[in-house]
Amino acid sequence: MARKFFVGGNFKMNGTKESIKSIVKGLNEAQLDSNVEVVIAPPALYLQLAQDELKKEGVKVSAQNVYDKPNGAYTGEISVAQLKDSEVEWTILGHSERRTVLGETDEVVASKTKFAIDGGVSVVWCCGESLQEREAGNTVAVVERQLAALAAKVSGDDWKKIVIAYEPIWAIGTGKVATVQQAQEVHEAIRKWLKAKVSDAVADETRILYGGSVNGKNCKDLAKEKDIDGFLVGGASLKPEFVDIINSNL
Ligand SMILES: O=C(CO)COP(=O)(O)O
Repeated sequence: MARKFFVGGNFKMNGTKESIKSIVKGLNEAQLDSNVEVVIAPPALYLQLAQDELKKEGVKVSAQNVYDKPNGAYTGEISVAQLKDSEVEWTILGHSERRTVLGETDEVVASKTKFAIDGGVSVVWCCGESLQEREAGNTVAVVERQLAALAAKVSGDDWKKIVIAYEPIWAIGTGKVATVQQAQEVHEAIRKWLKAKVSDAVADETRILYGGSVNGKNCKDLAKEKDIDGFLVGGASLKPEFVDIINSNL
């Protein structure tokens, strides 16, 4: 089955009303490959603004995180129901910055993922190893451990609402992109794992994105690999070259 190419822009804790309006204007006016699904993830405070300004078919907004409780005394958190109420259909979950800086465990990320899906919000679920883990030869083991925690919580059609993003931590914001071969190897391992532990259909249909120092120059070669179905872009999603990344296959 042909998997639709997917490009996400993770703005992280960057942007102002003005800069986000300007990025969205750029996307509204750009010629984008119609075979690509695009989401942009501004800080929560600006989701509504981005949503209101977006006029481009095929481009949606995404949250960067969501909490796994329905409502209540959780100061600072946002619920899945609130995302739905604001017509936000996507959230990123398990980004390495949340795992490492904010202490989210594999189990917390999996629980949030299940909660989002049950509430009707699709998930860009992130995984990836640190430099130390890669150098110790543990890359695939780390990613498989993260996947196993996810698979313990989700099942069946839940997988249709998950896009996996492989983001090696050492490549995030460092300018040190994984080589095409390094990325493809891990993507292939993820697909094999899905085939062995979940199903042939999930392995075949789930999109696996690469993230980590993707830019307008390196995206084309990465996009050619058979198991790379798109990108999760940080820094470059704030710049005009985000359009070149969306159009990697043109
Ligand atoms: O973390 C990332 C996307 O979620 C990648 O960030 P950079 O593209 O800035 O390396």
